[in-house]
Amino acid sequence: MELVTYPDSEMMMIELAQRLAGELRQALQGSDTASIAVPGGTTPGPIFDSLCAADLDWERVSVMLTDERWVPEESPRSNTRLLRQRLLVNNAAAARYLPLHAPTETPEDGIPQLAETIAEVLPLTVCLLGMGTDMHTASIFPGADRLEEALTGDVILVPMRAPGAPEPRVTLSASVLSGAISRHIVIVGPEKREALDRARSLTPEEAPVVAVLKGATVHWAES
Ligand SMILES: O=C1O[C@H](COP(=O)(O)O)[C@@H](O)[C@H](O)[C@H]1O
Repeated sequence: MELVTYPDSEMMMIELAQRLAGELRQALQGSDTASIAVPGGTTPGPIFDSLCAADLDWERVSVMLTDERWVPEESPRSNTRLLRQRLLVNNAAAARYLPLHAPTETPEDGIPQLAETIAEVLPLTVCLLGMGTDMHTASIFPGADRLEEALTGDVILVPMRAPGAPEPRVTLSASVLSGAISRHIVIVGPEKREALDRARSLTPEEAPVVAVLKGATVHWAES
């Protein structure tokens, strides 16, 4: 794991967006297509605001979330909503969007079809992840009902229910996330930095972020 520290989060978001765009651009020089998975939650919006304007051949890029909350897209808790509002706009509107949500009652009902489409673009070219102060990443939560499957299973998507998550979730598995050619984790604030430091001496069951740390670059700004 490499840790990159920035003077402030505004600068971090812009520089990180440039780095992600650069990695996609480079991949598109050697391949017809590229793929990127990005987090939801409260952190990545400003990255999306820059990344969506990147001068890239977006038509050849597949974009997906690392995880989704099983709520309708109109819900303020929907990660898809964030993605549509702030990433899949401007130049990035031309990208191919691979959904992590379907209009079914449970994630279990929707997952088989969603996973089939994602399988076409693996391994991911670039994966950007967030992390919660409870050391969850994507929607791989400590104490989740299918934690072991998400951490060690040879699967693409896993439905998740966890004490720390107010609604059912669907998440890319640790094998898909850590199989990405390039991996980045973005965190802001002292609390998340302390959580990251603590995670490094814990097991993936205790701190799921550990499952994706090896070979990843962590980007951190204090505020
Ligand atoms: O619930 C989620 O949490 C994590 C972290 O979110 P943040 O609001 O603390 O940045 C996020 O990475 C994940 O995609 C999201 O579904």
